Amino acid sequence: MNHFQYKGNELFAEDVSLKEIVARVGSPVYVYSHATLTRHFKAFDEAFAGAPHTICYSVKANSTQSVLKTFINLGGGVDIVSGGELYRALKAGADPKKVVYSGVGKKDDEIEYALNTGILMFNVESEQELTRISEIASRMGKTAGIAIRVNPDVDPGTHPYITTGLKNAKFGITIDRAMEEYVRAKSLPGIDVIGIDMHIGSQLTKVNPFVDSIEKLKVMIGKLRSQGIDLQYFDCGGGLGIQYNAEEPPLPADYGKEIVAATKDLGMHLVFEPGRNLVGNAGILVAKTLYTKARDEKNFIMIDAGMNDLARPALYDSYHGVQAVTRDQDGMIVADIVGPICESGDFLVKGREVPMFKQGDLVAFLSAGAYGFAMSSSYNSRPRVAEVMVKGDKFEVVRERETVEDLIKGEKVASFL
Ligand SMILES: Cc1ncc(COP(=O)(O)O)c(C=O)c1O
Ligand SMILES: N[C@@H](CCCC[NH3+])C(=O)O
Repeated sequence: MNHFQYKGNELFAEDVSLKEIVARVGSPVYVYSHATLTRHFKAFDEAFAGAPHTICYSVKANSTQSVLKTFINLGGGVDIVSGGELYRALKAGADPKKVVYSGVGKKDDEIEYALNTGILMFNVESEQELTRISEIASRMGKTAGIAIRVNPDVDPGTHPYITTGLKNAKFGITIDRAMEEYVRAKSLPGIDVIGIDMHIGSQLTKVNPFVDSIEKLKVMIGKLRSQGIDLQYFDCGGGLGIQYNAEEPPLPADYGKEIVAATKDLGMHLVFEPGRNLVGNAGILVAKTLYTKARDEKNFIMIDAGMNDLARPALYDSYHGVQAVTRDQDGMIVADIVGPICESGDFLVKGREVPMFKQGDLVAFLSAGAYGFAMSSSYNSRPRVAEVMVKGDKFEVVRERETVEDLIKGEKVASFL
């Protein structure tokens, strides 16, 4: 069930009118549905009911406290890529024993923080990082659980910027080097070799690349076992795609069935790092039409959200569905929907048929829950937008909107400058 639906001519999030949210909170605003977040988490979890597993939500997709708390309360762990994400996850109540730490550029202080926290494992992405973690853990008298992120050299068939599992990508240790690194890891002080990890890309719309990568890693796991290195955790990463437009990604249940079948003989504990799949279609961005202008063949709709608020179209030319919050436009028009940023790449929609928005009309951008607010910035010194969590017929402002009015009054200035 879609929780962003029209009731009459008004668009609602669950049982709350978006018009009412904007009237109270202002625009632009990200709006999340608690029921959708919950449903997505449960669907993913149920897909692996047949296997021991932990869902470590990938914090980078949406690191808002209330989103993190929703998944943590459902039993989820987290996948982090920085000390900042670890801090946020712990603040939201994450169990350190369900934290996995990925990323090619872990810094000393971040490694120390994770060791002091007692996280489950570091997903090691280079030979030097392995040495560094060993040195730091030994100095601290701690033991670091590690998995090697193996780069399987499989094409995930997605946008090049979010392809991570091809061997020319910066991620992980190539499959031909990983064997020796496991053997070396086993001999290093302060290191407990407990797992193997992969993450081949984001917004995948087919299961095959996941299964092909798993098959490659299985060969390695077999060889490691024959050398007395027995791994407990198989971290399959994230990457399962969602429908933005016409994509037809597999349902979590279908993805689960194939992965469980591919891994069941291993007897390992599975870890998953889904981000987008859990939050993408659980959030929308609502903005207001400021002006419109027509020029020869081209129509522009200027809104109060820009590439700093939702960077995906500018970065990846990505598609976000558009809906009128109140359906009272006089038909449709082919237009660019653009923001106030001083760059021509500042568009949310390019040359698409959209409702004929007029000044003051509210525009909803769909599928904005993942990599939306999380990738926003204050470029052009634009204050950051609000975030709202809807639960049934209630909503909570989970992040206050920064406003120029506050700055003028002398409030919240320090965090802005
Ligand atoms: C290591 C790692 N894990 C998990 C994710 C989450 O990916 P997605 O949002 O596509 O599920 C990413 C981002 O692609 C990642 O880099
Ligand atoms: N930021 C990307 C996804 C990045 C995946 C992170 N590993 C997007 O919006 O599609």
